[in-house]
Amino acid sequence: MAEKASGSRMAALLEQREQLTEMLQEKPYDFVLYLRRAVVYTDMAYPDLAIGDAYRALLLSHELGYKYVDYYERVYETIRVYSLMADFDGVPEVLRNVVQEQTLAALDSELDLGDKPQPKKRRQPGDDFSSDDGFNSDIDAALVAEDCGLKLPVMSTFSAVLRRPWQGDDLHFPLCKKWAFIAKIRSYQIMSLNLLLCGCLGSARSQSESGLKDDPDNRELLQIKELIDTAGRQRLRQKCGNGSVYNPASLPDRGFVRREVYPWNTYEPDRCSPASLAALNLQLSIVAPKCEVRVLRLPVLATQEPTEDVVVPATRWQLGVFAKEPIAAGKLVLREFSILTASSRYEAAICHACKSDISGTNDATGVNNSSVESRISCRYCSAVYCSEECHRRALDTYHDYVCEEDGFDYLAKDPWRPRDAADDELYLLLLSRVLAMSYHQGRHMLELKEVKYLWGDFVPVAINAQEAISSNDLSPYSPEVVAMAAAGANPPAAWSLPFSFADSIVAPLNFMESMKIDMYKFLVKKDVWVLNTVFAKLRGTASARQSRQDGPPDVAAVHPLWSLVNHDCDPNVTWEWGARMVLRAREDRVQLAEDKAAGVIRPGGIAAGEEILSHYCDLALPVQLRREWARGSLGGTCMCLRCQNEAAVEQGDRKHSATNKADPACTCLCHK
Ligand SMILES: C[S@@+](CC[C@H](N)C(=O)[O-])C[C@H]1O[C@@H](n2cnc3c(N)ncnc32)[C@H](O)[C@@H]1O
Repeated sequence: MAEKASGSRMAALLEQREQLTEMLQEKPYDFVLYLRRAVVYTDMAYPDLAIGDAYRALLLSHELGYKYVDYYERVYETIRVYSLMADFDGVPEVLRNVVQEQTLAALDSELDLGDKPQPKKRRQPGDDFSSDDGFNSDIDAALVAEDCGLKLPVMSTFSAVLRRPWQGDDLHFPLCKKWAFIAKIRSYQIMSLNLLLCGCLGSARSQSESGLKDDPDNRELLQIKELIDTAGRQRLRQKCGNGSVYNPASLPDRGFVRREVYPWNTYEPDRCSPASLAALNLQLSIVAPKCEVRVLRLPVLATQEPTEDVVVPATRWQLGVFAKEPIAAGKLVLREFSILTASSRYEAAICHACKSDISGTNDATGVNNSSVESRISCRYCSAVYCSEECHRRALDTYHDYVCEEDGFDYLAKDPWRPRDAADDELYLLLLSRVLAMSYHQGRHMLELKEVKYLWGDFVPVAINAQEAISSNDLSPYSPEVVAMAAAGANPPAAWSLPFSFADSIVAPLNFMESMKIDMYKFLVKKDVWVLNTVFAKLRGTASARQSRQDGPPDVAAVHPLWSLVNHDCDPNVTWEWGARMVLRAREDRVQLAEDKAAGVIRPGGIAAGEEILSHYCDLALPVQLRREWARGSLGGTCMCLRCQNEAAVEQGDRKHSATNKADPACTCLCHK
């Protein structure tokens, strides 16, 4: 019964989300609509999406404060419609009971709004409005009224008013400013609460403080701030034990959100369908003519170390690459170029497109990209390419929108970013390339061929939803939120996509601004959920390179076809990534312990029908370290045969792998 109720509640929320999204397509500068959708997202337990909407509402509400900024007129034109409706008590619900009375009273007197916030003249049927302000657009009054849920007593008069031209500031401007102020406080409330729910305590606290500067006694903001401090103290106790001194300035700021195919995502293909396989095999036939993509079952890897109690893990359908014909030892298996690349280096000694080194050193893959003569510089910006081919590909696929925007590449590069967050910087830079490609090519980000079929390691919606914070009552008093704060604001364990306010919300908008994209219009269809989906795919497939021996990785790329190759600690290919990703059949296989004992060297080469297996970690490491290293890319503990055997030996329990009973239907790596 309860399940049924929650199902219909979710269906209703999905419906509301759908309607609001459609309305936003008509009116992308309407902060009231963003706030309404943020509330719906909060209630659906998608805190990151709520933050994205509330942040845009905040930015738009700021626009009304500064007359000469980019979107001022468009925001005013939209919000003015609501203020016209104040005549009919049409205060948007999402802006009611937000700000403390004394703050509102001060604001009213500052804006000269008097006791009752309304335009000075109340319209009546039959009034002559010729001297009154009107409205400059052909907005359909009926549509506006419907959006706002208004019953208009004088519909025809109202329509006439809307259609009148207006010149500059008018009677409604103070009221619009007042609503912008309320929207700002509402945005801070929604952002701080939802940042808390994602586990981003630092940003949550600073947003609540920003709101409190404008409305110092705001009850909701004070409560949220208290919850953040409760969570902060709890986290500190967990990490450093009792007695540590709580310092809000050093609150953690990286959280987790859902990693899923959102219920409304119609872009995600069925990767295992015949149509997807045909599309992928067509692409693969060019870069790896001796191979094909097939569907196989792989184990869902547990994050915890396997123990005696670990039963055979559940499996799921995934993709892998297989040899169609024998490939001799040392021979080429795959050679793939990628334009989806990123570099956090500041120097120009790297190709802007493929990220190969053009400093004059030799390339391990045999491509002569270091030749000074072959380098090409963009005539209008500082980009340098290793070859005419790379230059042409850049012009064809992404360059226009970042050209002359030398600041663009620097937006995600933060010299003060901690070393252990180097990966985040690279993922952000990869996302910026996806944005540039999408805009340049006029294609949805999720439909780019480099993105569409990528593995995203998505968790079924039902698993995320089960653990979600259900809140009929959106106030911070909701018992779920309080309990979560008391537990240190750790998002549910199933939520595995790293999230931060700076990287997931602010930085992508900065990219768009730098590319001179109208972020409001652009984001209506390519919203935060799209950015999250791209992030999940990038995190599931990108490979990174270190430029200096001791440095963190500073170059990354997604090679969409190479990324279909699965991992094994006893791989049958070697890989090199210079200008291209190159896989070759191994000359000889890794010497396992038993090979060493028997003095055997197993020859390389791949048989027809054999799966191509690469490695995501340093093969020379002992099993525990290998598992540790590969955990991020595998999503759990590696269960390949080599790992299982070596772990069993390490535990002095050689029986482990033998007693691990295989599912006869399973063709996964652990049961070979
Ligand atoms: C880069 S993708 C490899 C291709 C992927 N199977 C696909 O369908 O596109 C990496 C993901 O494949 C899966 N994977 C790769 N090697 C695996 C292995 N040895 N055992 C289990 N899963 C593996 C993991 O889910 C991992 O997160």
